[in-house]
Amino acid sequence: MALADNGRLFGPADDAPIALDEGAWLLPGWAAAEAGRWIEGVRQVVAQAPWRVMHTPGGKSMSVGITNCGPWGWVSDASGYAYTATDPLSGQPWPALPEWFWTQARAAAAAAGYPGFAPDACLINRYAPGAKMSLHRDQDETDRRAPIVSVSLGLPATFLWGGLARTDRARRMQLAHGDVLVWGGATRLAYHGIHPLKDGVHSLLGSERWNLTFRMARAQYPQDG
Ligand SMILES: O=C(O)CCC(=O)C(=O)O
Ligand SMILES: [Fe+2]
Repeated sequence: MALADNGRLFGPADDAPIALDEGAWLLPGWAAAEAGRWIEGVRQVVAQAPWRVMHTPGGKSMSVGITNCGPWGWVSDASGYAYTATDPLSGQPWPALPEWFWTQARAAAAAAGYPGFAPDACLINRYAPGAKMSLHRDQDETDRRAPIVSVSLGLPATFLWGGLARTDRARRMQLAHGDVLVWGGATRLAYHGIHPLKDGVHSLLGSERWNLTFRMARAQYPQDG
């Protein structure tokens, strides 16, 4: 590394993607500058499709609050996991995917080397202190060539990044407010999860963490804008 004229170190820009694994990239703080727009978008979704508790096929209640927007929403109940076009609570279509979400998720995917990402599903999770997500992989989507784009807001969390086998040792990393994670390709089906959220207070979301995952649930990848 050397100092440039402006005193900055040469090397990756602050917002350059960091390789996490093959096909998996962290975009540190990528969504932080416009967090207000992200939060406003989530509030609009929640006004139409409120947070709810879902149950695993095994009958346990999940500790996160869940909602969705976009053409397809992810749901879990006693009969299994599925993408549905309507919100089972209201019988109405899931709220539209805010255009801001769509363009940002698409741009984040492109920044991580996945041009042509056109999400048709956005799952939104709300974590309160103690809430967690057990090790799992996102495998209910039709075209696994498309990556997953995950946006973190609010309180920081410890993210578990495992391998392609459930028994592979999982690495731990911190996900902070505004961080965006993109994974696809060789690690599209990697196991991942979230440790129980530590108590804390975030200036924008109080004692909550929100996570949005954008997926191509039924659409084929890639797609033109
Ligand atoms: O909250 C997170 O960062 C991960 C969420 C996740 O893995 C999921 O919703 O499938
Ligand atoms: Fe996941």
